[in-house]
Amino acid sequence: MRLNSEARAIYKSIREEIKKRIQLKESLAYLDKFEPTNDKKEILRRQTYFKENFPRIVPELKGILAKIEPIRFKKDFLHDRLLVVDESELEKAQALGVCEVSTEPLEGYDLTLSTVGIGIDVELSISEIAPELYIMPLWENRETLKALSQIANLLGEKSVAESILKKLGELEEIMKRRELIENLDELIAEEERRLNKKIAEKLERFSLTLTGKELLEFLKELREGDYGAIFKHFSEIESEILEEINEAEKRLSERLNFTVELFSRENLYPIEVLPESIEALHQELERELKIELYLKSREILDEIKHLIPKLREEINKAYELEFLRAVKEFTEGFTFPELIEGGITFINGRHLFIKNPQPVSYVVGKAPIEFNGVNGERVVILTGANSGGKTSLLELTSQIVILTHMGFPVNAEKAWVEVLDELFFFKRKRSIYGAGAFETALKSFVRALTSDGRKLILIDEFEAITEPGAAVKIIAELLKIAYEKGFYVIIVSHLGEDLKKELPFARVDGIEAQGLDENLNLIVDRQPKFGVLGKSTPELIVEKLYRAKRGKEKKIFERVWRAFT
Ligand SMILES: Nc1ncnc2c1ncn2[C@@H]1O[C@H](COP(=O)(O)OP(=O)(O)OP(=O)(O)O)[C@@H](O)[C@H]1O
Repeated sequence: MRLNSEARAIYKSIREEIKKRIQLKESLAYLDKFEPTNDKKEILRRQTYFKENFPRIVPELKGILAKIEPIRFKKDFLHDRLLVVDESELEKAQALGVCEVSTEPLEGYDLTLSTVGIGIDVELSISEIAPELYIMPLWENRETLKALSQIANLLGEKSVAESILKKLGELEEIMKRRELIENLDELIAEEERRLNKKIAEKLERFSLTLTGKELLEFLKELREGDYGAIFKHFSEIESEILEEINEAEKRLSERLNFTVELFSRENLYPIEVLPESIEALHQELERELKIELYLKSREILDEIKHLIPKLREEINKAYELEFLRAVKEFTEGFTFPELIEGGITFINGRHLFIKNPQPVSYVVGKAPIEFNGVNGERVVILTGANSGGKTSLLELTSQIVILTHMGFPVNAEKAWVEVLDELFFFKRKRSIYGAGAFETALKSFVRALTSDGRKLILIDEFEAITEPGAAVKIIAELLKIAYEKGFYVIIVSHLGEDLKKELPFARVDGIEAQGLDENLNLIVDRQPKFGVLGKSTPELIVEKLYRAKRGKEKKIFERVWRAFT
């Protein structure tokens, strides 16, 4: 379906409204598949798609879908491992591009894998040599896996995410240790602080025990040269401190699942661990962890690898579901239009961008139901009060027509729409006047009339850019051509009376200000009256002033007002 630039702007604003509701950026691409089309079958296909899928969208899905994140399996070069292969396999192994390859063992790698028995046995495949490339993205995206499994539960379906999550559970312990190792410095520092505090307490107690009577005893022993007794005091405290050190190391060993010997037995207070010792321990632990992680990943991958294609499918389905959910949210209370021949009709249409709009019903062409004053006119002149809602009605009509051609439900209680090839919307441009604007508008109007096809042409106050007298002649002639070509036209004009004389085939509708409320404000009925020229507002303004004023002024306003009646 072709849209001129202003109709396209309305289409874009509709897209923006839907986009705003889409929580996952991967779901946005689905919107591109719903460009307005003039292919009736395609519109019907889209309608069926939405009708079939909307019932699956339950409110709980919103929060769960928001948690989905893409799981990306990226090829990476792992510098921690060496793959030793036979000369004949060298090229193939290097082509995998996941780690260093050699025909003989080399120093400096945490892991040595091999197809020739020099290290951990592997086959030449990425999943055997670098299973972590699959397992780590899955592990890091457990929230997404959980969400997928919850979605499947809500929809009464089965998800492979559940089985994958279950297997990944086996990594839990290794991952906890990995976290500990990452925080090794802090862990040791904490143990060091605790140890020093304990030792300080002991030393303090020790010095206290030497005061008073025991101090005299100690001096006596010293005098008598009883060194054995003196050393006994010291060795007691020393063994207590050594005991504390042993316990601290035991605690660390248990937490890290690795025998730790870190604290010096020579300088007992304050205890200080050398950074080099921590670094050496760190390296050793990491090396061990890498091997464990590799072996576990390989084992898990072996069991879940066949589920990964299905998982990808499920993630794509979730993106699609999010798109559907956003569309359903946007079109809450909308209805699927019926595709008919002969016109465009809607009942209680609600403008998308007006807050709490008054619903409006409208017809151009043949209406499938009875409307007073409507006789299948394809050309309609919309007249009426200033700020009555004429422009808004053209916008509303565009919104309904565009949504129909997107295959979406429309913002009305009921709608019957003919499938069109083109939609033209000529907006009044308040800011540009003069010959230039007139020429441009005239050219694009004529362009809309030249080609054939099924068209709806919406024009907002064309006369505003030229003199009313000339405007009647120009508009009348152009509308005759539109009529002859079988196009649908709604034109907003204040020249309804004059145009009607020229165009017997056209209908004139009016949006009327119904009068003044108790505060003398205009009451506007946004619903146009079919076949009735809109009462214009100036006379109501005169009436308002006549009623509001007093004395001599009132008399003058009364006289002016009577001129209308
Ligand atoms: N159906 C509606 N329900 C509630 N408010 C509406 C409706 N239609 C229009 N309005 C409000 O009325 C005001 C005027 O609307 P609009 O510009 O469409 O009127 P208009 O008849 O084209 O005016 P003008 O003759 O000055 O161009 C806008 O603020 C709009 O939000």
